Amino acid sequence: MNCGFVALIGRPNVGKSTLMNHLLKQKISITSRKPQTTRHRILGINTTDAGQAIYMDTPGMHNSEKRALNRYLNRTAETTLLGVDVIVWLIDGLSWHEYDEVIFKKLEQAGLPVILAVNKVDKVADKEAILTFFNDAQHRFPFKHLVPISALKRTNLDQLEDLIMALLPERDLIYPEDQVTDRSERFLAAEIVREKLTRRLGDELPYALTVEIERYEEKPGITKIYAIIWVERLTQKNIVIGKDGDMLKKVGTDARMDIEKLLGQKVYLQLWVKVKKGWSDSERALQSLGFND
Ligand SMILES: Nc1nc2c(ncn2[C@@H]2O[C@H](COP(=O)(O)OP(=O)(O)OP(=O)(O)O)[C@@H](O)[C@H]2O)c(=O)[nH]1
Repeated sequence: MNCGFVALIGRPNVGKSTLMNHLLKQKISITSRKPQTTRHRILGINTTDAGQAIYMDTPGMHNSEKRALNRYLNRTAETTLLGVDVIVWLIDGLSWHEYDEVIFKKLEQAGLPVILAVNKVDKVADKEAILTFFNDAQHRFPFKHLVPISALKRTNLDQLEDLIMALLPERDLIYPEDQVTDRSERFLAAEIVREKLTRRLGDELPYALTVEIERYEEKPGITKIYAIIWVERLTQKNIVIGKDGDMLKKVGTDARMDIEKLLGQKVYLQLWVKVKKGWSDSERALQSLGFND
């Protein structure tokens, strides 16, 4: 059997989480139109007859290190390359960005097989342009494979999966074949709440927002979840709660329905919004909220 670790890298918003969820045929990573939705490293495990691919979904790599939160995101993205067997570099659009030069350097240093996957090809009308772009890419770096995909429409995902599996080393399975992620249901529940907030609030969403599960009780037939949504300012708290508590109610319903699907049973979900000043600017505050893995 082939088995190993696959790093999914790429700029924020290129579709890493969408791709991972579809490769795993399960929702374990949150997605949104707003960049930098992914904050934590999550392992996604895909076992097929051909072997086991263990994906690491990483926060997009950033060139701005202004805030503590961004520093944390960058560190996570970089350490992900240690110990991996294959890199999948996901990009969208048929052009290079300034920051891609940094990625090329990192790839050269890593000395690992790299697949370049161009995502969102459903939006590309001129298919010939893809070939021209691939030709240019091959001149810049010895990619093992170049694959046009649409993570959203599931175009070419089987082909991508086969190419990844074939590049993994021969090795016994690392995880049991029915395991899909290394994260707890508790963690995934917090991620789902954050996703729904991102979806409902869009650009209004306070960037410095985090969700903490305060209590998680598994009872016969129902799971009770008590979560705190931490924001930085009172004005943000008001946005999250909405007029007459409307926004929070909608977010709660959306999240509860998704968590029920994930757990396969009824869920009681209680959300509280609390203010903690300047947390994204202080490493210590980040750590106290669990951002220290
Ligand atoms: N048209 C189109 N949109 C896509 C495709 N894949 C992803 N998207 C959209 O792109 C946006 C970003 O997708 P994500 O999967 O959250 O991106 P990400 O790379 O994980 O983003 P970060 O969490 O910021 O690192 C979402 O609105 C997706 O629906 C695709 O193949 N085609």
